[in-house]
Amino acid sequence: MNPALSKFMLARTPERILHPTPTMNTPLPLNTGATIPALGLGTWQSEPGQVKATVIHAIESGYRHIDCAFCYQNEDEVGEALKEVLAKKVVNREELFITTKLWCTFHTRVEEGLDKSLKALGLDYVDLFLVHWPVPMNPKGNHPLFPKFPDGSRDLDKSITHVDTWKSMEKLPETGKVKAIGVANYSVKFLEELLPNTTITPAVNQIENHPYLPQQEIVDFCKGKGIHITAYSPLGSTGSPLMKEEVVIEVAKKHSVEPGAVLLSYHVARGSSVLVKSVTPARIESNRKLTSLDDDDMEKLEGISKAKGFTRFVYPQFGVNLGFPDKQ
Ligand SMILES: NC(=O)C1=CN([C@@H]2O[C@H](COP(=O)(O)OP(=O)(O)OC[C@H]3O[C@@H](n4cnc5c(N)ncnc54)[C@H](OP(=O)(O)O)[C@@H]3O)[C@@H](O)[C@H]2O)C=CC1
Ligand SMILES: O=C[C@H](O)[C@@H](O)[C@@H](O)[C@H](O)C(=O)O
Repeated sequence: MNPALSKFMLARTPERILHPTPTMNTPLPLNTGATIPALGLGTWQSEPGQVKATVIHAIESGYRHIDCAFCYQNEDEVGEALKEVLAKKVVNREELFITTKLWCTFHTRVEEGLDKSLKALGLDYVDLFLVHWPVPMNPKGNHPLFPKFPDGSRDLDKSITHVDTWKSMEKLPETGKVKAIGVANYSVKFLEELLPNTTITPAVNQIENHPYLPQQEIVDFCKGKGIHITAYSPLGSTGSPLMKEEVVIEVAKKHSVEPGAVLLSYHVARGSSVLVKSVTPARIESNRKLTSLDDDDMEKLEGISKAKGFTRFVYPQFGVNLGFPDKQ
């Protein structure tokens, strides 16, 4: 076995012992002492008009972890859904794990950004608040979320750094409005800049992750620092291209499960939680079913990017080198 693979297998052994048969709500530990449910429902690109019914259906089907963001522009509808399920006592607030994210135009107004999400969601706290991207954008530009210069490039705020943003994030837990703080889209390079300057280590790094983009260097680095990884775009984002990948279908057949179950369970086998988005009721239901993958399955899934190279589906044009090796 090659040394990189052997390191990877050693790294995921503890989780596989702890969670031999993962389920959607297997609790995975955070460095705060809390836990995060293994599977979360994503809400990016869930159209207004669909989100309320989607979130209600997901929670009624057993989902307890919902991933939101201010920039998804649908948090008010997520809030309507939460209000309804809480009123109907489908769940208690304490049983839910709600994540939201600080948008780039709010890096100089961190608590204000959080308050806007809390108001839209109708909540007095979130379980996890993430810096969405380590790139501050101009809060007074030509658009409240996506300010641009006339040439079409993003209007960045160069007066502060992502480290300054984190210092504001660190003030939030004492307000009671967040149970944990973390980051998203952080490469090892950005974490190495951030970590020496923290009083609170991020609880989570939410990153794009799937067999076309294993990001093993970030997964290993975060594991070493006690930062939990949450994987996003596990099916390859819009149109779910990974569902058609031959190796994924082969592993799914072996376990008599859907390809989706393989793509989602891959992360839990690595000790990560995973977010999957669907607005389709039947898919919301089928995506709940995780399965136990063995070393042979994991080796096959690892082999996909070794054979085909890396594909990153989500890479907004900030005009900044975010430090990801596949983008160097
Ligand atoms: N921090 C960040 O910057 C980012 C965070 N995220 C988070 O992660 C979540 C998930 O990632 P996302 O990029 O949405 O992509 P996913 O990999 O979850 O794929 C979503 C796509 O797959 C389709 N789909 C879902 N389930 C099935 C199924 N069982 N069979 C076939 N197709 C299916 C959906 O269609 P349909 O809805 O029509 O059913 C949609 O087109 C996001 O929604 C968001 O919450 C995502 C990107 C960036
Ligand atoms: O969470 C999802 C993604 O990060 C999304 O928020 C960004 O890609 C955004 O649309 C952008 O263009 O910067």
